[in-house]
Amino acid sequence: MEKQSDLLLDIQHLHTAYRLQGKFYDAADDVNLTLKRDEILAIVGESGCGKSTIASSIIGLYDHQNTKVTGDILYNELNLVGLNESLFNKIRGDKIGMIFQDPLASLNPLMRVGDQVAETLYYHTDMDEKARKARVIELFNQVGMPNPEEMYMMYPHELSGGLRQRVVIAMAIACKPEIIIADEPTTALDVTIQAQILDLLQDIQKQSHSGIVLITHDLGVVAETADEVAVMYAGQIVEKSDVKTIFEHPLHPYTRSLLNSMPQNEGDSDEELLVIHGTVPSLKNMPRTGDRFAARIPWIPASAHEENPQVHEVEPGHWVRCTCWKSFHFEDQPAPQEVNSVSGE
Ligand SMILES: Nc1ncnc2c1ncn2[C@@H]1O[C@H](COP(=O)(O)OP(=O)(O)OP(=O)(O)O)[C@@H](O)[C@H]1O
Repeated sequence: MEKQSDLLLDIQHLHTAYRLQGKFYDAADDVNLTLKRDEILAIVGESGCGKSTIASSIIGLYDHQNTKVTGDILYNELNLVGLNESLFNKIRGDKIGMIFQDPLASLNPLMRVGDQVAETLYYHTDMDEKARKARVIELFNQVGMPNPEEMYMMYPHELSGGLRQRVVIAMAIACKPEIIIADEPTTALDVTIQAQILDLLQDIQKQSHSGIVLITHDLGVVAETADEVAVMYAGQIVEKSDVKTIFEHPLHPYTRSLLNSMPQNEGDSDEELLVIHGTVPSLKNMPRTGDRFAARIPWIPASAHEENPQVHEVEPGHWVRCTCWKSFHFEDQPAPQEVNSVSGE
């Protein structure tokens, strides 16, 4: 049986709404997710699906005047929804580390990078100055920075993008957090550096037994790194399973379309990739009934979609929204006989 303490985050019925011209619109709509220790949970979807909204809801970094967060985000016994700011400040950076897409934006340009990591230790530990500096050097070693003592004295602009992201990662793991939220951590980096940073994140996760929420639009990153995957479309989780199942038995039309739009073989320029026509609806234009992806697969009859799509567990641990997957086919393929079970697909 799963030990209680293995569950790091339990997100239940999360709604995050932004105020637009005086009205609130859900950017995260009834999101249910869990993160366990020793697990990398990827949240994947196109731009505008609501991935970063989930990240900012977890870490409590949003404009409280114009954002309404409801539901539960349980970290151990503590509900992070509505948590007061002083308590959040203690948890953020200590129990929950954060890595964002643009390392330059995460770092203070006027401060030596070593001092920036040491500052996190100053706020969250009782280490003295000497101990903090020693810990920063140790962290720089851990994240694979060459000549850590020299690096300590550098300013962000003196480092490459990859080294800057290593500094941000050192800062995120400085206090040995149980949870790391990484929002598109490799998107701003060259492909070769991307792979190194993903390897580093995996190493950190294994060494520290933390849980990582990895937000990405890139299924290649998901395949390389994730244990569990939540596919997000238009504010909702449309499919959730372990990574093998998502890649081998994807069911929701959106997951299947995303996978078919991903290059399978590197360097194969003749390969025909699917283009998913249309765009993610804006918050104000979100369909109120039917599957939200329906407009982008117009050859599937409306009757195939549930009026109010529910999440179904089609096999243990594999969740899919709506039953339209049973009659889904790509436009240039014949319609399948409706299938009733995953194995029959
Ligand atoms: N502060 C905000 N105020 C109003 N609308 C917002 C705000 N932040 C995000 N949105 C809207 O909420 C929706 C989800 O945005 P979000 O940034 O969470 O998506 P995403 O999947 O992370 O995309 P990206 O990778 O481009 O950031 C989008 O329609 C976006 O325009």
